[in-house]
Amino acid sequence: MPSKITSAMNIPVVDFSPWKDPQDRTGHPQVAQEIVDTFKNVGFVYLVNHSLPGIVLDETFDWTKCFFSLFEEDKMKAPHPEGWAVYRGYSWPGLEKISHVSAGNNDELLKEMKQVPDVKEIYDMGSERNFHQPNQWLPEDTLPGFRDFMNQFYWECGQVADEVLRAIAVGLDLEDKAYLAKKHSGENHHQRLLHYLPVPAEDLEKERASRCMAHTDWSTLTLLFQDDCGGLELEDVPKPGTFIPAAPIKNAVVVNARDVLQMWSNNKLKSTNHRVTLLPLSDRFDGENGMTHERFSIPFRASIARSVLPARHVNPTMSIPNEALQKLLQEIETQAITSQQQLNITKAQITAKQKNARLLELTSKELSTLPKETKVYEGVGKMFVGVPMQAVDKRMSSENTTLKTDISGLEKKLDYFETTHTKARENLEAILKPRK
Ligand SMILES: O=C(O)CCC(=O)C(=O)O
Ligand SMILES: [Fe+2]
Repeated sequence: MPSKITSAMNIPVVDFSPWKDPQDRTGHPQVAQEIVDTFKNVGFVYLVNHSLPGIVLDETFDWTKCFFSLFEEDKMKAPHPEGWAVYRGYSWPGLEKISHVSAGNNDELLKEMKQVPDVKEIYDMGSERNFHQPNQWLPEDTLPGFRDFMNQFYWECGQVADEVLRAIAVGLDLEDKAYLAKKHSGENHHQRLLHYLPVPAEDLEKERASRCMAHTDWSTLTLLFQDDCGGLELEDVPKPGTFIPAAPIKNAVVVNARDVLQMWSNNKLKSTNHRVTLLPLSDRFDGENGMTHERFSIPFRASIARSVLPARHVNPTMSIPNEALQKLLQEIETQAITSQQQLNITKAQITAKQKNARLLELTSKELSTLPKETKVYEGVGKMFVGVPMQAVDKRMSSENTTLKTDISGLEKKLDYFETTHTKARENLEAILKPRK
């Protein structure tokens, strides 16, 4: 039965309080069913009354704001280490996208993606006991207390993720109710602090800058805490290409199923495409320059234990050692994310060029109805200059040919990115899907 309470746009809101009491399980099955139902239909759910009190969430946002308000040179005391498959330390605006693309050594694409910079800065951390990806901390005196607080928050989020995983197992009626939770040691999760910078709203509208392009998440679950700015949107499962807002609800955590959970559930649970964009509201920006509000969010990404993969889920014909497998997985994941971003950029480029071509065709049609000697004018800077109609016609026809060639080239590129993306996802599936 679908959850009765829903957010403004029909993303169910589930009261998670029965799962906070391990002694009394009477309320568990209903909540578990509600979560699984919404993961099947929407892929996202808001959980309220989870075990993280509002006061702790407020404090976490305060620390996040303190971190990002440090001077650049201070934030750079905990820099993101070199390498594209690393999720630790401080990434300055634009670094993440650029480092993803560099991994592919694709200079042309790098140039294109740099034209649409990501306007966010990031701080990534994980477990202190994860020696494969050591945390990058600021010196304690730069922001005293930050490290302790964030470490504690990490484990508290891990606890909520554990409870949700147990609820999903109950909702799916798995024989072992701890089956999913046991695949997570807690050491491999990833906690991210995000600061979306204020930018001219027009840059986002005209796609000269992006906050976070449409994507699905890797691994099993994301717990997302967002401030009151808004902008998160998810794809409407029955209407691909249409996005609905996941508006902020004070103290709720937005939980979504990720790719591995979708694979493990044989596609029953949906890993839904989502993005962060400009709010479609009149108050979406401030001041004379139409600057967007800054936005803070904190995604906690629950990830499977390193030991889970080779032991249980690897195709037996692939005798790849653990380390190499982890690296391979990260490479394929990066390829999947990058090709998805490339796909989105190419689609936007095709749409823009098609719009221009249509405009030229309409203008040309209009001109053809006028007598040949009609005077026509073209804009040059702030002036209008009279030009012979044949010259305008010739220019438009040549522009149209160029546009058609560009569109055909872009369509080929789109096809290539689509194939790369599908292949990357198939490879991930081949490695991670449990054998029958
Ligand atoms: O900032 C947000 O609200 C979403 C971020 C996100 O989707 C991600 O980090 O995977
Ligand atoms: Fe995401």
